[in-house]
Amino acid sequence: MTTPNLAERIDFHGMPATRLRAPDGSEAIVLDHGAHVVSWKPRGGPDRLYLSPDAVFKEGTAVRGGVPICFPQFASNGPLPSHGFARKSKWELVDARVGEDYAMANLRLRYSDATLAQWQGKFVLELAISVSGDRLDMEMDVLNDGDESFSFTAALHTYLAVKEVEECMLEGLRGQECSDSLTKKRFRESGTSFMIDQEVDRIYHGTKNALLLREQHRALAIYSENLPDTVVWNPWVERSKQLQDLPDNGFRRMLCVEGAVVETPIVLAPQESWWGRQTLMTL
Ligand SMILES: O=P(O)(O)OC[C@H]1O[C@@H](O)[C@H](O)[C@@H](O)[C@@H]1O
Repeated sequence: MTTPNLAERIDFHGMPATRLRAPDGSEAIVLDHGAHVVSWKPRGGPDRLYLSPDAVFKEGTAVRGGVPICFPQFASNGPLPSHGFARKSKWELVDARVGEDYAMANLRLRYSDATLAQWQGKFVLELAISVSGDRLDMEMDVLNDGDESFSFTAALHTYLAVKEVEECMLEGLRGQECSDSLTKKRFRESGTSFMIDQEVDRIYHGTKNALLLREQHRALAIYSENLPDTVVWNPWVERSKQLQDLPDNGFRRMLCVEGAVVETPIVLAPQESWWGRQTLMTL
């Protein structure tokens, strides 16, 4: 395949990847492995995605940081290994382009004997990523290309880079139903802003608002379309120690705010399709 005038094929920690550079200077790097976005630098700014310095770049392994794609199962909500197989699979780069004010790539993962051995869905999963100015857009598309229905859960498991997690505030969740995966309790969020000062693993349901991640000198807006659940995750001190691919203090530099579909799985009849998008924008 050709990648006209633009997006460069690179080696990223020993893995084939595409570096997208928009004419305005914003850029992103996406691995073929997992269609994993490992870097996003808005125009003139530092990387806004966290990538663990201890991340493992190896076939069949999930990369810690960036934007893992959880499909066809979110977390351990089913029989598959945590977050499904898409993040550990090799995808195909089908398109990479630079336009007047954007750069974009499209990657595809299609069912195979290997996926059918784990899960019966005859799916075609695509990720479209686009960078432009202050903005990153990531859209997952799923098509049922078989002759039987299937259902799935999914997420864009975004690791946002923060300077100090205890000093950030996440706004926009007030009034939302929340399932706390640690306490197993369900409640309605009453705070206007959420500060992270302990392990957090929550799923907010029916998220409609844009969210705002505020830090001392900067802010990031997070929008989701067609991804009704928002997962907020930070492993904090003890859990971090159990994660071999995250340094002990790595939790201080990250906060996962994930656009997800968890509570009500998507059901696709033959030839039906679904999409979900997360957009990040620096303010
Ligand atoms: O270690 P993994 O499989 O990448 O998962 C990390 C975390 O991902 C989050 O999305 C889940 O809510 C957490 O429960 C989970 O621990």
